[in-house]
Amino acid sequence: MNRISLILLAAGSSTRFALPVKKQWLYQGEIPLWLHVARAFEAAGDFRDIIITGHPDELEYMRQFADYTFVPGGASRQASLLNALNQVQSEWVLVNDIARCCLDREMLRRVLSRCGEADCIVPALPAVDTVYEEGRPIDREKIRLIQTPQLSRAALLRDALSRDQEFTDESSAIHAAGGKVLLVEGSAKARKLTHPQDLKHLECLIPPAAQTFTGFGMDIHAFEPGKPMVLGGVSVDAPVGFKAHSDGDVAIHALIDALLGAAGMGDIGEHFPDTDPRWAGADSTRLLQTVLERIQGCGLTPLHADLTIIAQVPRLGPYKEPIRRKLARLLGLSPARVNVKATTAEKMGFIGREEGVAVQAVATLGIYDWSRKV
Ligand SMILES: C[C@@](CO)(OP(=O)(O)O)[C@H](O)COP(=O)(O)OP(=O)(O)OC[C@H]1O[C@@H](n2ccc(N)nc2=O)[C@H](O)[C@@H]1O
Repeated sequence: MNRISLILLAAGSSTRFALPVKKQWLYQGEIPLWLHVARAFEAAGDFRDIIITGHPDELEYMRQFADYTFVPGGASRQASLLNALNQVQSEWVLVNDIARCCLDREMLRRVLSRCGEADCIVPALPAVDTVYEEGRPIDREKIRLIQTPQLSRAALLRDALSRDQEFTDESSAIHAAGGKVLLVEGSAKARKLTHPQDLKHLECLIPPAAQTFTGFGMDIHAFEPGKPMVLGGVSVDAPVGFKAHSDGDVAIHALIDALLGAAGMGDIGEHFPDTDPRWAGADSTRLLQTVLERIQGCGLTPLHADLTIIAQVPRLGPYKEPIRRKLARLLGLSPARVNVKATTAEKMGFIGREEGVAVQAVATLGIYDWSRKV
């Protein structure tokens, strides 16, 4: 078996999945689906190495979960597969889409046991419905529905995919390159997860754990005369704004760091470098929305936030409620789950000298419960 490498394709954008979370980030218990599938294959076979493709923006995050080889996905499944194939040293490669998330070990054994008998070993199912082609019924006995995982001769697959033709799977590429394709019995368990309604048919899936994660964020900004002040997405009547690359909304920056902290996704400066001209004068509510999309895309969801604004000036009493409601709306939460506090520094230190403002934030995330959508 050690002459076989495993590639798992997990870089899809889930455009047809129509949930805030991407398919590969649906949680199975306490772990994301891509990790659940990788562990299932790892337990079922002795692979020379396991290579996983992921969205470029998610690779560093995926590496926090496991020590597999992660490679950036490309603009198409084929581009992602070629990126992964460049890491393959073995003679054979088994390729599985994470979307085929329920591993049938019997089917896997049928595929692996025929290694060497052809250039590509493919699980396939007979068509059970009547089949039409361009408006005319055809003999369904001649039809086979292809599945993954597929076992291919790595060098031939690399060559077949390097042509300027797009293929939807390995077997069609190898067939086009003149290679021999062998079909073996597939499995109804290896159904592909494409739409949310597919979830109820995938019996191997388990609901996400009721786990929560808490993060802490802090940000500080000096005052800058002649700039409008924005705090928590709300305009504040003050003679100064904040010295910053963006709009300087120190409350939202602290909240972003708390959310990133709870998700384990680093800090705001890594996501929006203050040297990047794209964020010059940026509306920080847009930065917050981008971070929320990344967090929700990876299977987590905001549950609560609590901010403390430490400012000698301006008086923030009239703004706490508008800020609370603005942040609740941005987070998609009830205002009861977002709290905003303000305190002075009792005229001590840089805050007491009215040089600037600091904000501390705590945020709690839960795991998106996709099972309630089934
Ligand atoms: C929002 C943005 C974008 O416009 O800039 P501002 O508008 O606040 O200026 C930035 O994301 C605001 O990032 P923030 O993290 O607050 O800025 P800094 O304190 O300067 O840190 C920038 C980066 O340097 C790193 N850093 C910071 C301090 C330190 N001793 N060593 C570091 O390596 C941090 O990890 C961070 O990723």
